[in-house]
Amino acid sequence: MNANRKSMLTSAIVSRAVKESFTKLNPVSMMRNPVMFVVEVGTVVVLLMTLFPGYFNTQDDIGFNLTVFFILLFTVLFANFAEALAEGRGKAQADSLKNTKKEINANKLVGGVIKVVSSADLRKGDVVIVSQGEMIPGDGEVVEGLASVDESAITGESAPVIKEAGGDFSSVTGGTRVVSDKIKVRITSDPGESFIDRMISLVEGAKRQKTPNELALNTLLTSLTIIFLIVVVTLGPIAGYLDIDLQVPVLIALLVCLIPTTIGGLLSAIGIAGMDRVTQFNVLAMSGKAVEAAGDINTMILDKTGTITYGNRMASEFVPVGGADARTVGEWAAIGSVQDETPEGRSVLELMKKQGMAYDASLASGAEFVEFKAETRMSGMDLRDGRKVRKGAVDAMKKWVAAQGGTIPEDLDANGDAIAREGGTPLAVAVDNRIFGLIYLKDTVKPGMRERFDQLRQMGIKTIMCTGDNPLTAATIAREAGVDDFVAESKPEDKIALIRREQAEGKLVAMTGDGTNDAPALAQADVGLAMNSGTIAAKEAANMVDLDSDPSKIIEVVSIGKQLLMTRGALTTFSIANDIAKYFAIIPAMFILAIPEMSVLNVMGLGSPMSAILSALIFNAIIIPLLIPLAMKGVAYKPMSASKLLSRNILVYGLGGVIVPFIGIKVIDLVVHLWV
Ligand SMILES: Nc1ncnc2c1ncn2[C@@H]1O[C@H](COP(=O)(O)OP(=O)(O)OP(=O)(O)O)[C@@H](O)[C@H]1O
Ligand SMILES: [K+]
Ligand SMILES: [Mg+2]
Repeated sequence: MNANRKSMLTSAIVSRAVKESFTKLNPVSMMRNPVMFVVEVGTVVVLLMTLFPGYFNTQDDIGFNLTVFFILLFTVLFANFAEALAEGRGKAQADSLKNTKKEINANKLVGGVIKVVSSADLRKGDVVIVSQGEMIPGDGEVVEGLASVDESAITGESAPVIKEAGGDFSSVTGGTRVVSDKIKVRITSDPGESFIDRMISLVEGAKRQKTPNELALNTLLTSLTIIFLIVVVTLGPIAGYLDIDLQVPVLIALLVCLIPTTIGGLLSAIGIAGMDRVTQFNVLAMSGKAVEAAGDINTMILDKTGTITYGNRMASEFVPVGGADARTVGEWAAIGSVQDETPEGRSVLELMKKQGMAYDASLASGAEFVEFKAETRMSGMDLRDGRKVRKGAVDAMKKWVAAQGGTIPEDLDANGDAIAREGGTPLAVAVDNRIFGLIYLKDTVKPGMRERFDQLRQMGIKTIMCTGDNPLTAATIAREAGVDDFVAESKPEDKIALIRREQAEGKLVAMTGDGTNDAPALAQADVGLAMNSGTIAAKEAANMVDLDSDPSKIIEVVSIGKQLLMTRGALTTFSIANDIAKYFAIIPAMFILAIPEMSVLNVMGLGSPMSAILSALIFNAIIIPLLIPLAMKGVAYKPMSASKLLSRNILVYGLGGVIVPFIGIKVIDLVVHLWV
């Protein structure tokens, strides 16, 4: 992971946030947050009354008013600081990304000749040549060649990755560097719309929009604010009618204590910090909505190969059937794999080499390559002499051989099942109508998978493993990994059908994918996590991209989403519960100020009415910065069911929210009373 992406709050980020706390006082930006906007207006009113007491015809205590002004000002500044701090890391990251976005020379192919142009002049559809040591001038797809590419500028991962034409590893990103060989790249994005451009605007939050959840909460907070505003405004005349003199700064202090300033001040910081946690994890979320959807997921669809297992399925043995010998199986498997660039295909040739076996490569020369497809589940070669060599999933191969009038060796199924039962994948090898044997592809379940699926189950999330592999292998791996359910022999279109079925039951579905044929399903899923190594189509369809291309990360992304929703819920509960204690401090104080005989109301035993009001107001202000770490880090999180979580949180943050301010205000009052 990128060093600067991991870095914690630096002093540069903090001092920038301090500065922005003041620039954010601009009422135009403040209005986006109605709760804090009301506090700001109150601050200005108290300031005016302090500066020009004559105009307001009051005999207020100037010292008291000035103190109220400063406490209110700090309340607003603290809220601004929380937001600025949450934005800080993203902004710093955007700055360093902007530095990597230099204009460079590109070797554009124009009518077969290379013309040197500026990268800024490249458009969608242009074709460029990028050689060893050069920077790739824009996002694109490799159309010819193979190269290793250093993508550390965007992924933070220093080990170069292989990019090649065709298949699922063909997409390249502008700003990354070719470290060996040469590729021909077709540019797929216009200036200003590249991956790095999008990444910059994402991490700096330039286009950050409130999520539906945030909007709903904001509406609730605004309604509460309006209600209390009406209450406080009507309190003045009523008091006047009763001949009680309530001073305006005291009423404003009351209003600020009543309205939900704690959550109002921290709300956007919580959302930004949640997005930021995802980014620190090297996952780019296209919107806050995607992160929140991750927190609400009911069903998670996972690939077997590469997600639950390591995915470097390696040929480990040639198993003959029907009286053939292992050498013949190996030879035909190798001839059929000469051009198969999948890990499976390459591993066949490696196994031949390891076993010191040779094959007649001349048979493969001039042959026509039949690429592996998830639909056919086989691959191979059509030789010049007319023979067809194939390897593939056993059931698919049986059908293929039968269609040509061949017979299926009796020991094929038993041998295939034996491999599958061990969790391996058997590939049958055939030439025309004869099956010679099996390739034993070995794969291993990643460590710790069972624990992760247990956690997901505790959160109430159902996991479904979806694989193109045969049912026996699928069952073995599913059992070993501990997923709830599996679908075997699934084709890409089955995945989208599965997602639709779950969604029809009202469930939110998450999935990962990297191939072009995953794109429709990634778009259909509520949370689609595409691999950065994957195709452009997959990355554009998904609402998240994992820069490390680790499909099992979807599990952590869901945890982060859950934590974000929980943090917001917990702090909302805390904030509203909190205000209750402030009524007990401030309302009696107001009445005692007006009618000293009512001092029995002083249940909290606060020093004086003035110090009670100031203490409540001070507590109201400092609780915001005190809760910034919690808002940024997220509340401590244990996987459990939603209902259990809810009751636990109401207990901790609801009850805590009532008790903490009683103690806090009392302690502050002991100090404040020394002066007031
Ligand atoms: N290069 C290949 N040549 C021939 N057959 C292959 C090749 N790769 C895989 N197969 C066969 O095709 C089947 C389907 O492959 P596919 O990639 O669609 O799914 P998978 O990798 O088994 O599972 P997952 O969906 O979890 O990635 C495999 O189970 C295997 O039997
Ligand atoms: K408040
Ligand atoms: Mg696969």
